[in-house]
Amino acid sequence: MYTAEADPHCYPGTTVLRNLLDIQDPELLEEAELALFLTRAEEPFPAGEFDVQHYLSLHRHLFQDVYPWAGDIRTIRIGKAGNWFCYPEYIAAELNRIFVELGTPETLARMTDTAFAAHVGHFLAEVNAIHPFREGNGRTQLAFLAILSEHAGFGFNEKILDRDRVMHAMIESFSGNEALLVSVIQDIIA
Ligand SMILES: Nc1ncnc2c1ncn2[C@@H]1O[C@H](COP(=O)(O)OP(=O)(O)OP(=O)(O)O)[C@@H](O)[C@H]1O
Repeated sequence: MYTAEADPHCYPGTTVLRNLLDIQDPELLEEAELALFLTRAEEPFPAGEFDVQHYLSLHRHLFQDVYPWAGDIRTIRIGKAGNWFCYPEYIAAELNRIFVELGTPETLARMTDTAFAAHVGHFLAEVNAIHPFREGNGRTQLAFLAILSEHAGFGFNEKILDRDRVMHAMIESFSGNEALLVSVIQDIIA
């Protein structure tokens, strides 16, 4: 659940996001959203150049059946548990900055596993602090990690993917400690 400003994306008087299925019950929406996301997550992900457009197209792919704004940068301020994410007016510029830092497909493919985990750990901490979308950020982060890892020739072990561990590592990274996130990535790609 997000701390959000009055949100034009929600049904009036609720925190339920307007959706293509017009489901207004929060639990039913959560169920349907997850099922539709899982179906799209089984399909091949959109190809791209590991740039901002690629990241937006991945979110669009994963949430196209649920939200009309899938793949669009959010326009309202949001936060979680007292941590406010990037204000919307700065998101596009911040995304451009961190995707330049991420590097090209060629430089990523040349990294050792240790270098990759440190580099991508920092990148994901930044993506999380930016939180470009109104919803679906965590799942897009992990899907993108899977794409990057596969490209660089490493694995992506979904079986050891412990959501609580990832969440804890992400929250720590928000305060500047990226070590846990780097370590979880190391384990996922091993
Ligand atoms: N207090 C917090 N501070 C910083 N980041 C947080 C906090 N709580 C959660 N996060 C991170 O936010 C992301 C989840 O964002 P969001 O809810 O938009 O994504 P989701 O895909 O809908 O949810 P989930 O990742 O739970 O499936 C995760 O990466 C999570 O680790």
